[in-house]
Amino acid sequence: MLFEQLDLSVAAGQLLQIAGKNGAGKSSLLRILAGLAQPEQGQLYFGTTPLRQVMPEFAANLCYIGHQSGVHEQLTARENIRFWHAATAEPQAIDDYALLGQLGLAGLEDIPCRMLSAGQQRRVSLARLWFTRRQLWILDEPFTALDQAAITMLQQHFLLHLQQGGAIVLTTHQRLTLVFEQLISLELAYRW
Ligand SMILES: Nc1ncnc2c1ncn2[C@@H]1O[C@H](COP(=O)(O)OP(=O)(O)OP(=O)(O)O)[C@@H](O)[C@H]1O
Repeated sequence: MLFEQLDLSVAAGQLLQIAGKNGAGKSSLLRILAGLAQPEQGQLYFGTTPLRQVMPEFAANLCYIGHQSGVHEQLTARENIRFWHAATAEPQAIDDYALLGQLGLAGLEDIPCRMLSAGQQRRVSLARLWFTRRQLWILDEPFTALDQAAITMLQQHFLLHLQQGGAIVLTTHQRLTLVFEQLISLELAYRW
């Protein structure tokens, strides 16, 4: 048993931060919240409807980034971004060079991602947060491998998303350094 009797909700404008030791069950809980795994017991709702009844609508509103970056290493940063953009049918056109420049990847747009550092690959992975219109972001350790400047930039982007009516669920081993007014903190106990 990783956790039991969890009763929580995340509304527009709120950030839910899940903390806990290695193995406490953070990623498992995120996968359940994203609809990728089933809890042994309990029910998830999207709005007032059980999640399993509205899975397509939920999936269309969800941007899930797991703790592996999801970057295809043989593709370039631009190719990865274009793939996600097409695969998620984002309505908004993107200027991929401008976006990658904003993320500190100018000059690295057209080389295979296997030649990028871990932090640079993480920046490529997170680039989709800059063009997605999806409201609910579920992010497993998004700060991993990022330097302090990138961590701050990402948190600023979180604030913008929350101000625009988005919601975020994330795990992190780090303290958030910016002020999130609608922050919900959940600490999972390690049970072994
Ligand atoms: N697919 C799986 N099958 C069986 N057990 C699993 C599976 N995935 C995770 N576990 C177990 O569930 C527990 C919680 O794992 P989980 O990845 O959710 O932890 P976590 O809190 O995210 O850890 P970390 O901080 O190290 O990322 C661990 O003991 C792990 O061995």
